[in-house]
Amino acid sequence: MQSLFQISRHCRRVDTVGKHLVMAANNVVTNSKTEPTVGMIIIGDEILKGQVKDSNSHYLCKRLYRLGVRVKKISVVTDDLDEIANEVKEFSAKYTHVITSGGIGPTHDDLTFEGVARAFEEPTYHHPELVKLCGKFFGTTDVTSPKLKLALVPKSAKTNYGINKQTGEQLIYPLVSVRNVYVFPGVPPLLERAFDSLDELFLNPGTIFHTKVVYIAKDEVSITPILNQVNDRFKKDVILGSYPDFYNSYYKVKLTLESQNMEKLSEARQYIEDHIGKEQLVDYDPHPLEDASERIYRTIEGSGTDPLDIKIKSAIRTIEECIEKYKLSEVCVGFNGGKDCTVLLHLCYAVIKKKYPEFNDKIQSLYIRRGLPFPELEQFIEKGVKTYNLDSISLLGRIRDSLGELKTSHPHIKAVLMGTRATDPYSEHLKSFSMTDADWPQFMRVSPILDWSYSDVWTFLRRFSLPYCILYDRGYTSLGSMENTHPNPKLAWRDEKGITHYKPAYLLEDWHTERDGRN
Ligand SMILES: Cc1cc2nc3c(=O)[nH]c(=O)nc-3n(C[C@H](O)[C@H](O)[C@H](O)COP(=O)(O)OP(=O)(O)OC[C@H]3O[C@@H](n4cnc5c(N)ncnc54)[C@H](O)[C@@H]3O)c2cc1C
Ligand SMILES: NC(=O)C1=CN([C@@H]2O[C@H](COP(=O)(O)OP(=O)(O)OC[C@H]3O[C@@H](n4cnc5c(N)ncnc54)[C@H](O)[C@@H]3O)[C@@H](O)[C@H]2O)C=CC1
Ligand SMILES: [Co+2]
Ligand SMILES: [K+]
Ligand SMILES: [Mg+2]
Repeated sequence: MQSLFQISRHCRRVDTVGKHLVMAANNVVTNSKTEPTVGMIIIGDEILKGQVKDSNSHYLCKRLYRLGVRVKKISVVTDDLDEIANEVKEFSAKYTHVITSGGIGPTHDDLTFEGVARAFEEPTYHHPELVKLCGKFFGTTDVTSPKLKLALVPKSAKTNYGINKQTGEQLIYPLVSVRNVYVFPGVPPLLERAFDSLDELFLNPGTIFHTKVVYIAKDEVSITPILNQVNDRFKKDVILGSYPDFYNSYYKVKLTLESQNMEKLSEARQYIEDHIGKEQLVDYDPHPLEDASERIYRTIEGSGTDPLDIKIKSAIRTIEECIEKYKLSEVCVGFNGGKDCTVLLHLCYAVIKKKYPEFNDKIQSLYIRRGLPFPELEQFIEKGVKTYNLDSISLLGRIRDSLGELKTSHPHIKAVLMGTRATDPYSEHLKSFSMTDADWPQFMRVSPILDWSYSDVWTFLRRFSLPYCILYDRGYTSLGSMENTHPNPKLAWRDEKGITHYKPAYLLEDWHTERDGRN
């Protein structure tokens, strides 16, 4: 693994960077491997008062991780001279690189340069290069003007000119560093641009952190003994992270394995599978929308005989026919948070992405709010609107009246895609395309999944790791309003203390009892 010293040879680009790295290397705390480490100091009262959410440390940690540099500590300090000086002094001795964010502006509360100077017990002075730049930006080089505060930096400060990776040209404003302390502005876009233009300062070639993620269906407590064994056995090479998630419908624990040594990583992964049990490993896709179209169309390309693939194919055809017949602006998706329209929405998303790849407008959705909806259901509708970037139309009251309102508020809408299934009440006679009844406001009802069974819906949702309303994991199998819906008795079971629990909806055996939880 090259030391920081050797890296400097590679970045010939701006000799100050090269020189700088040599300097930084000289400061490297001679720990065994001179593995670069970073201590981050986020400076700003506004952060500690909760007025501004610190996004800088998150950005920097993500980027540094990708550069193979380990961030050891983040601290947030107030705009106070001593706080800054003490933290900088301590971090500079402890880590090979220190990054500060914030407090380098012109205002009275921007104290970072003074703080750094105090940390290293050196004076500040107006750096000639920065004075010249202030002259350019603010039209004055008069050092008594408050604007020249930007140029008032510690005596031994270095200026590092980054390169804009897109355009290849050098940035006008330099990043100021003092010994191994890199002083960034707090304004996120400025910090991010400065970092991206100089990330070779932190580069740690030959070190890539390989990661594997394993999703486990069992709860964390029950697998802890095995995790301890894995850790004891592999900790020299592999860092094991365990992250329980109490609200995910697919897994209970997300394990991350991280190592610079690929075979150790695979060995640890195999060990987990062998000791926790293959059936406990969940095939989960954390980003089901990312390649939704390709994945859905791939399932229907093959002449698969899988009955659900055939139903997916016919649902896709119906949606394609709908958006051929109608313009997208004339169509909306009836999305009331139920399991059926969750399937429908994903299918519509996949088809629209496929047919209109450049479409980045919003798909229209309709939610008619009636009775006493479960809060969890409405939260899920919210989440769906965000996830699928929907233009949601919310109406209140009886469906028929609301559809009348829709006629006036959105006269261009002619068709509503619905997740109706033939087993829904009064739906056995419906076709994929059927106008609303004569005494209803006239819309074309498009029902792509009419012929799907209860289990088709669940198989589809779980095959594509689609989020769904959390109530379905608590024994509800069909969702109406609160006063007439309760968990399905067919899913009830008692534990040894006689307490009743409910299995999740996808485990319901007898689908005809789907609406048993509704009176
Ligand atoms: C657009 C539309 C047109 C209708 N036309 C008629 C009609 O002509 N004649 C008639 O007798 N009944 C009509 N209905 C009422 C329908 O038959 C059901 O009674 C009602 O949709 C509730 O069905 P469900 O309880 O099975 O719920 P679901 O199974 O959830 O309803 C099936 C699908 O309808 C859509 N949907 C249902 N309720 C809502 C809602 N509140 N907001 C948004 N979308 C929703 C969803 O896409 C859902 O997947 C219509 C309903 C809708 C939404
Ligand atoms: N272009 C550049 O690189 C430089 C610009 N400046 C000038 O100085 C001023 C900014 O100096 P700063 O050090 O940024 O002042 P600052 O510390 O007061 O931060 C300015 C604002 O950035 C936001 N911010 C700060 N820390 C944050 C964090 N951790 N996460 C998310 N948001 C955060 C807050 O809204 C804060 O009010 C600007 O006027 C800028 O033009 C100064 C030096 C360098
Ligand atoms: Co400020
Ligand atoms: K994906
Ligand atoms: Mg500040």
